[in-house]
Amino acid sequence: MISVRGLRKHYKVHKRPPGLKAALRSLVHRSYTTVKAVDGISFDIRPGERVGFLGPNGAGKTTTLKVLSGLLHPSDGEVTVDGHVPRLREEAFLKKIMLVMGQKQQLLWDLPPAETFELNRAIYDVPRAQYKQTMDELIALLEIGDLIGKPTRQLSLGERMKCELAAALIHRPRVLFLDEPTIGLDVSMQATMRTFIKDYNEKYGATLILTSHYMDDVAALCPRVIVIDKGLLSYDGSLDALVQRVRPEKRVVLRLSEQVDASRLAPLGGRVVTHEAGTAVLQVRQEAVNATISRALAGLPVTDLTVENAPLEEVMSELFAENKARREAAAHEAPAGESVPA
Ligand SMILES: Nc1ncnc2c1ncn2[C@@H]1O[C@H](COP(=O)(O)OP(=O)(O)OP(=O)(O)O)[C@@H](O)[C@H]1O
Repeated sequence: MISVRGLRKHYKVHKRPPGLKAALRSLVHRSYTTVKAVDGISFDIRPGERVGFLGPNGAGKTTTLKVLSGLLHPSDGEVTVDGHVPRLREEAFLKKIMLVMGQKQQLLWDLPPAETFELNRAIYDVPRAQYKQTMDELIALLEIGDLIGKPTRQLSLGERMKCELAAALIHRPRVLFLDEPTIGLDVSMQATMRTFIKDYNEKYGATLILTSHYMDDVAALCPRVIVIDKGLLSYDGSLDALVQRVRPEKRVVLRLSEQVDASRLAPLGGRVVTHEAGTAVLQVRQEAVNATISRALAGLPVTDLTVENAPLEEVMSELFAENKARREAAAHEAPAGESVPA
């Protein structure tokens, strides 16, 4: 469905020197620098897949999504989406895809969302009967019946995002690029959006690429993740396998009927991550989990016990730290004058 080969997107940016004199001089002699936002990434995505596109700030995620949706021309490489070359922006392509950006809105500010929906129906040439069926479905699922007649500017962020998503789906796109769709939403609204996105994917078999800094979104929606860092691919595979690779240790969470002295946790094995208010969290090697549990049950007033993976936030920041250390080591080893990958 989506094929990306050797994608590069480099931006040429004007270098603005500090100081008034230098700034004035630069008006005549402009110097430029190249930002390698995306620097040669390749991946394939099958129809109906839900893929998390992850990376630290400035990794190149939004740039890639903009190239995939045809808003930006690549500097190099080949990209196809359902057989279309995105940069050509063919009508058939535009009818198949949608880019939803949590930070930008397509709803018209002074008009009610209902009017934007109607406008999108006309733009995408959606047959009336299909439009009515889709609208009825979206209104019921997103519970926006009371909202769509109010001017958009009067809606809360969460209400607006639900309407944004509805506006994006009127033409039932088969490929959805979601760039931080839950940003700024409270936890219950985030959960509503996640459930809705997953239902849409399952019902219509839509292919979905999602970027988010909220790891709950990723855990709930994306069996597969692609991680990019400084414009380079750092991981492509299952989320579970990534967690296993970066943080194979487990978390044993013990709830205790009374607070116990820290010295009683030491013999359980592993590392104490937190110990407060009757709850102790231990980080334990996978093969030692059973022994730790047996010792805890035998020696402590345990009322409840769970075994969990490390939080995804920790897994990701560890992966980014590994990447950074590798880049720094490579820069250190490279002889002077030799360029090092970003
Ligand atoms: N129009 C532009 N001109 C110059 N540089 C740009 C432009 N757009 C993005 N960049 C740079 O390209 C790099 C990648 O940006 P991009 O927005 O793709 O990152 P991102 O992974 O989406 O980050 P975030 O998680 O912060 O949204 C950054 O260094 C950014 O400053």
